[in-house]
Amino acid sequence: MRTPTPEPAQAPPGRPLSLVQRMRDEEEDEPQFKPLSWGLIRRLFGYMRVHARKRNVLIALTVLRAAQLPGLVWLGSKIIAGPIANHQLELIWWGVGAYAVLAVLTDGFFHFRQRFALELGEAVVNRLRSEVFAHVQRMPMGFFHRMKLGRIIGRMTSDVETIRTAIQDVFFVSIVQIGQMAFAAVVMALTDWVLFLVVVGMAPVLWAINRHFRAKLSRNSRAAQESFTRVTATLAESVNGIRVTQGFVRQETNAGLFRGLLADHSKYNVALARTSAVLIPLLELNSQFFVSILLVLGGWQVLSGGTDVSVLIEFFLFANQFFAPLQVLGNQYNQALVAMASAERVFNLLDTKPEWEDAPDAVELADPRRRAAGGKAGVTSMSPGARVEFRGVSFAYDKGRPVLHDVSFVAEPGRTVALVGHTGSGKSSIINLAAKFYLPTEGEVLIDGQEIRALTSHSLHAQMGMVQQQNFLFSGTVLENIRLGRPEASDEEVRTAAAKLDCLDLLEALPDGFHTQVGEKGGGISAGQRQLVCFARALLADPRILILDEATSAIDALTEARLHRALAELVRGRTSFVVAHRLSTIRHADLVLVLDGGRVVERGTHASLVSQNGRYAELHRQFAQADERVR
Ligand SMILES: Nc1ncnc2c1ncn2[C@@H]1O[C@H](COP(=O)(O)OP(=O)(O)OP(=O)(O)O)[C@@H](O)[C@H]1O
Repeated sequence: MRTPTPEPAQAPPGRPLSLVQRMRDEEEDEPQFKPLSWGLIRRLFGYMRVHARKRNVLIALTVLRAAQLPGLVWLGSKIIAGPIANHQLELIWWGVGAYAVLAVLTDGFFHFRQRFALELGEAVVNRLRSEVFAHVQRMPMGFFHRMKLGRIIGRMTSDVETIRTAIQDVFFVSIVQIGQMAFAAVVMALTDWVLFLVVVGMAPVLWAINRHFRAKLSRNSRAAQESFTRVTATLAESVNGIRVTQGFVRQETNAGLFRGLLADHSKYNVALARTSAVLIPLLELNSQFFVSILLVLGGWQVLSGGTDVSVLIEFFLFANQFFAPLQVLGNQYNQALVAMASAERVFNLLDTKPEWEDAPDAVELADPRRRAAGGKAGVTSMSPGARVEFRGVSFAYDKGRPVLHDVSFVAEPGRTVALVGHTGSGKSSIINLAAKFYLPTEGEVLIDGQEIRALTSHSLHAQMGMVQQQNFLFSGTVLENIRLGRPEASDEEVRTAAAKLDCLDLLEALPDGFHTQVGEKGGGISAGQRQLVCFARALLADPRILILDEATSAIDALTEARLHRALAELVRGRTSFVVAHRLSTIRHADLVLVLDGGRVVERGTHASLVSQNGRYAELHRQFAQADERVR
């Protein structure tokens, strides 16, 4: 039977597959199986150490169960061979009574084994996920540039789930099964060693068939899982991009792509079902074939008087106990190999060292306001901005491809620096360096005279506020989103911040006022309102350095005027970097840096730059035209 191999996804003309194709590309170079590795197993077991008591009880229960199951069979066979074969009614009752007690105990232990294994697996998975999340959150921006989102999600979801299965099932189930097989083997060898050798001879054949098909099933199952991830990812992408889809009348094209992905998914599911449909009957046929051989051999021994029928029955029962675990163990072994590959990936992610970290002797960036307030937690109302200096800074995201060249400037405390330039000129890169999201390749960035490398990122970010162009809002209320700037702020302080920005009335006028829910990307409120929420968030945080990527989207003149007033209030007293898209902002900046190809080509105030009639004057004309169009 042919197993469909993943084919390259085809994007319909005019529509890049983007996320879907990227996910597929990423999936393909990851190995699905890895040999058992003692190091990985030990590390996984290390995660159970905090639950050592539960783990030990679980191991004890597992060993007990490994003895109980064959014990039940042994007792059953003894009842048949003894009291039943000899017509001893009273002994039959006693035997059955003992059997019932053992059965209840077996299943009682089974309940706890099952429960503890699930709880232990959950605890390990929970810890692994939090560790991965915390680790990823600590990584510098360069990491996210290299590590694709799909991979991080894959580690957290399918890889961790595979590890869960391994912890909950593979180890404990295998102990029970191996115990069952060993017990059965000993009893069979003692009962009839000739028949036992026949059974042992059959085992490798069953094992080989099982392994072959299980590996195939596993590959199909992974392909089905991945194709389903592509289906859900495409669905998410389509819903997110619905405006673009409808705006460009791409509904039919996208529906065609989606049908293709569904067909792909179905194909793997069918392959999975077909492999299963071959394996199960094949295993059954094999068992029946072996039973036939045993019947012939055993029957001949009984007829020739070499053995008793009750012994033959006992042997058959144990042969079954010996064969049944083979299938289960084959499956568990397969899962163990898949889990090894997953564990290796998850641990590789956890072991990824950031390409840079704060120096061990990095110091906190001092906040003069705290000094003025006598070191108390609360800050005074004064907001002296920080002094930010770039000295001969060059920078490359990727080695050998510099995007900033020898950038030098000083942003004096409380001043506003506007960064202007065409797209790709390096505005955001300057901001990324000022925020210590990246480190310069050459030169120095100084905050209050201290090299940024010598400062802790945490203390720097605590004194820095950011308003992004996308105005990202988390799911929750407007109030919660504003409070993100200072979680301990009271409702009144949030309202005061909004009032200071002169937007209290606008936010109160929302359907539920400050308690209006804003969904993913702040859906449900307008672009202007979103920006005001972000301004209020930044104001509440009361940063000394403010970074603002001005929204490019067109906003009506009235909102524009209010935003402008709010912005003027927000930047007051703070050292501000504004990626400026509006003339009104640039006009009020103390220093305008004109960027081109990663270099500062002109600098000065708006007025002085206009009079130079150079690059800025040209940009200014474009800005003025854009502003005109908005009005
Ligand atoms: N994460 C990244 N990895 C690699 N190159 C990047 C990355 N981010 C930006 N660049 C490149 O760096 C250069 C400067 O980009 P930057 O984002 O600083 O420009 P910008 O002036 O802010 O542009 P825009 O106005 O479009 O936001 C561009 O050539 C861009 O392609």
